[in-house]
Amino acid sequence: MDKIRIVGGNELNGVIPISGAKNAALPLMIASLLTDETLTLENVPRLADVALLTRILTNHGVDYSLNGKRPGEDLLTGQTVNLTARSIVDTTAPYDLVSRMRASFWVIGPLLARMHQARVSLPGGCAIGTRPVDLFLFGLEQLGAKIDVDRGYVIAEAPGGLVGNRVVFPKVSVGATHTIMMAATLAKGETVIENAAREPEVADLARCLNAMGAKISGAGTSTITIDGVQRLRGARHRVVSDRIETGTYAMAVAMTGGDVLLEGAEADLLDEPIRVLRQVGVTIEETNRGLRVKRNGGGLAPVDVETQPFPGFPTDLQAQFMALMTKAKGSSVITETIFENRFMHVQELARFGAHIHLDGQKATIEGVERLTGAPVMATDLRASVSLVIAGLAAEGETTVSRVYHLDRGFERLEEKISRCGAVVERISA
Ligand SMILES: CC(=O)N[C@H]1[C@@H](OP(=O)(O)OP(=O)(O)OC[C@H]2O[C@@H](n3ccc(=O)[nH]c3=O)[C@H](O)[C@@H]2O)O[C@H](CO)[C@@H](O)[C@@H]1O
Ligand SMILES: C=C(OP(=O)(O)O)C(=O)O
Repeated sequence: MDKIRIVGGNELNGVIPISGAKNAALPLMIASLLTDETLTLENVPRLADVALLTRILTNHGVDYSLNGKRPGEDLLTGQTVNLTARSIVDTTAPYDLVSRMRASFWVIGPLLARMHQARVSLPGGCAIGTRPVDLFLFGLEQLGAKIDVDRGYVIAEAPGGLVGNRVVFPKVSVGATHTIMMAATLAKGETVIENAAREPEVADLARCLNAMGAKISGAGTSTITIDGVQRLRGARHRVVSDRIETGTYAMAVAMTGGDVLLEGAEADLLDEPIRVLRQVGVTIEETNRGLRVKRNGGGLAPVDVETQPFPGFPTDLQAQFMALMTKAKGSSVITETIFENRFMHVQELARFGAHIHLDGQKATIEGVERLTGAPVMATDLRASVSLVIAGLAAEGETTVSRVYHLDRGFERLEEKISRCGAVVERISA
């Protein structure tokens, strides 16, 4: 298993190109199941999750091709992917693939909408909580599906097709919103989703579905209305930039000091993290090329944060922010409200000399003067990058093992940060 070795202490200076968002690319790729024409997606990040989803979609009958790079195009920019589901050859999504990634469960929406049946393994994904699928099943049932769960598989049928309805989610779920929105595009009549997730990736999916001929309004707000259509067509769509990658590198610069342009980053996707980072003492400027993040000397102020669905502070930046707060001048409290088991980085951050006290869903961090490098182990995707951030600011050498977690969601991380002065290398096992 690969490791990442970091020698900490260098500032970050330069340009980091921001990739397309993993959490947008995955549902967008899944949307290709809704049409027999080609969906072309630009700016798709090269990630392990994207590769795994490609295998899952291929299994359903999707043809997949990559467009070549144009001359002069930066190696770090995303790929253009063509997905064509001329016919669906298999409506089963098997355990060995779906158990490795939560988002793959979302194929249930398009399969049911187009084929009126689906058999999908219960999902896996980052071990950050129990992550049930009750809201998905509730939403699909509201659209007229009959659902059974048998030996680890969800078996869903709607022999006469799905029928639009009002779906009032008792809790906000990104994945359930994506899934019901996709399913409703081909349902008969109107669907109204209430208490929908407002994440930018939901709005991005709706933009793409509308380009494919769907009739969706309100995506990005908590009420989404979908007028079902008979068929969807092919389209071309560019994946929105990754706000979590943006926030992660902003926190890395905050931690090490320096001056970095996050090229292609979109400020309006992360108002709350930017507000928090400014309170911490980081300078963030919007430019026509992206976000410029600077910290030249000066201490880090402690700031309390509570994770919330969008537009609140994202749970996917919680671990990275905790790494940053380990060096703040004073004490801060981070409350995790989305996932019940998303503090696995705490014991690893302690290996750097961080002082963190956990009490249920609250972590109190007493900032320390210095962190020292250590061997640490990644436990999940965002936890792993929090260890990289700590390693960049720690004195001496850090090795992060189990970096396959990192490869799920960060495109060419070592290249991006080493171009800005970090001493970092991948050690292949
Ligand atoms: C691929 C992707 O986009 N992943 C993101 C997505 O995950 P994901 O879509 O899995 O997260 P959800 O928004 O569904 O989860 C939010 C909360 O709802 C709960 N829940 C969800 C579904 C359900 O049927 N029942 C239920 O109780 C979950 O356990 C969790 O406590 O949104 C999360 C919250 O912003 C992010 O951390 C993930 O990075
Ligand atoms: C939790 C995440 O991913 P997933 O939902 O695929 O497990 C994440 O992107 O931080």
